Amino acid sequence: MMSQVKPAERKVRVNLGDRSYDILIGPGLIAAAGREIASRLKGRKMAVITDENVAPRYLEPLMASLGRSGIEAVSLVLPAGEKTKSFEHLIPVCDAILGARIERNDAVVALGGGVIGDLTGFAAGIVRRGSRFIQVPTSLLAQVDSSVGGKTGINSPHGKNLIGVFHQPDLVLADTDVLDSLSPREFRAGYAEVAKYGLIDKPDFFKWLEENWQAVFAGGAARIEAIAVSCQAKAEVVAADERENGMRALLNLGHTFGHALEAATEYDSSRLVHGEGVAIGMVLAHEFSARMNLASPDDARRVEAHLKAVGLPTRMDDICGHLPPAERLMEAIAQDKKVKGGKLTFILTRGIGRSFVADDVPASEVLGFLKEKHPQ
Ligand SMILES: NC(=O)c1ccc[n+]([C@@H]2O[C@H](COP(=O)([O-])OP(=O)(O)OC[C@H]3O[C@@H](n4cnc5c(N)ncnc54)[C@H](O)[C@@H]3O)[C@@H](O)[C@H]2O)c1
Ligand SMILES: O=C(O)C(=O)C[C@@H](O)[C@H](O)[C@H](O)COP(=O)(O)O
Ligand SMILES: [Zn+2]
Repeated sequence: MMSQVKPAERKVRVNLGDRSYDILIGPGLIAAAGREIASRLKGRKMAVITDENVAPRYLEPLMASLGRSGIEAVSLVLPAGEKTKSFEHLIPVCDAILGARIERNDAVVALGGGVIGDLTGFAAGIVRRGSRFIQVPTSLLAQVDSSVGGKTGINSPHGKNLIGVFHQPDLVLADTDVLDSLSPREFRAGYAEVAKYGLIDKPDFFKWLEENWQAVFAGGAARIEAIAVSCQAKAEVVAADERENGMRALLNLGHTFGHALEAATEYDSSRLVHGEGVAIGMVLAHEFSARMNLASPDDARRVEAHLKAVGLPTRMDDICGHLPPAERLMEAIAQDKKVKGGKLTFILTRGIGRSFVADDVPASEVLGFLKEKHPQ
């Protein structure tokens, strides 16, 4: 049952000058979507893009809410899963937007997890060279991370998110009621990105999560608090470095390893989803930092213990099926967007909540480390 329309419990502002926007967080926001959108945007036509798991639950309530506010909307339902972030599925999204004659001042709405958000945001960024875009994130991962900050795109066989644009949303509506229908596995995957904010530069938040994670998983006030802290953390980084010229790269903690593992498993969501790759990647980043004598091995053990406690995979051995050799993982790492002049950039750490951007990390060290950690 959807909650009754009521004011959002929390509001986080992303300060980007004339492209600033609100993130509203709380129960009942799908039912209130029409009102929230109509009060901010002039356009009265929208294309809603969603996936086959989300549509049966939340598409009709969203369309009804838009209709109540005089917004005429069409919808497109795509297959669920990481493979949908592809050129193949970008085409029907662009066609749906153009076919409905959505003008620049109307809007494209992403209703779903990070896959739908990234794909739809990319389409919104390129159709008519940029259309208005609203995120209605329905997974924990999308509510705490992917719906905020304007990174949009699709995957390539060469690597994750290699094709895309920066295109900020005009509004993010994170309806926390919808998280109740998320599978436990997907909730855990999103939690990895929540823990990431603690590990980057909020040691007290990480400690709070170690003590309160059961309450976050149970729902209610602790969950809303974790989402709001995460959105606030991301909003501050994005406002300071929108296009990742510097400190935004910190949000990539665990991702260089994680993205290589996603590419290595061919974006097969049954084997590995993004948040799981990030969990394994964050443990690897802490272990690699210890190997480079930057941090204590105790910190890596603490990170792994917490992620394991919530049920996340923490080692390459936890991925089912065959993994390509370490040399192949290095090929994906060499395609990482943070590479500069052929040199690898990693997010390393001096301890819990003390992450930093390390340029010029020797590839030979990374390869040696991956060979040690590789299960085969
Ligand atoms: N743009 C960014 O800044 C950013 C940040 C982090 C991750 N990402 C990207 O986000 C993607 C991962 O996002 P994700 O974890 O949300 O995956 P996802 O979009 O595949 O959603 C996970 C699964 O949950 C289902 N689902 C979503 N909401 C549901 C709900 N309320 N009830 C029931 N089922 C629901 C989906 O159908 C899907 O099967 C990756 O492609 C990753 O690269 C992008
Ligand atoms: O917003 C960011 O910046 C991030 O790095 C957030 C990450 O969680 C996210 O997975 C992002 O898509 C990775 O960015 P990429 O540039 O490495 O593709
Ligand atoms: Zn991520």
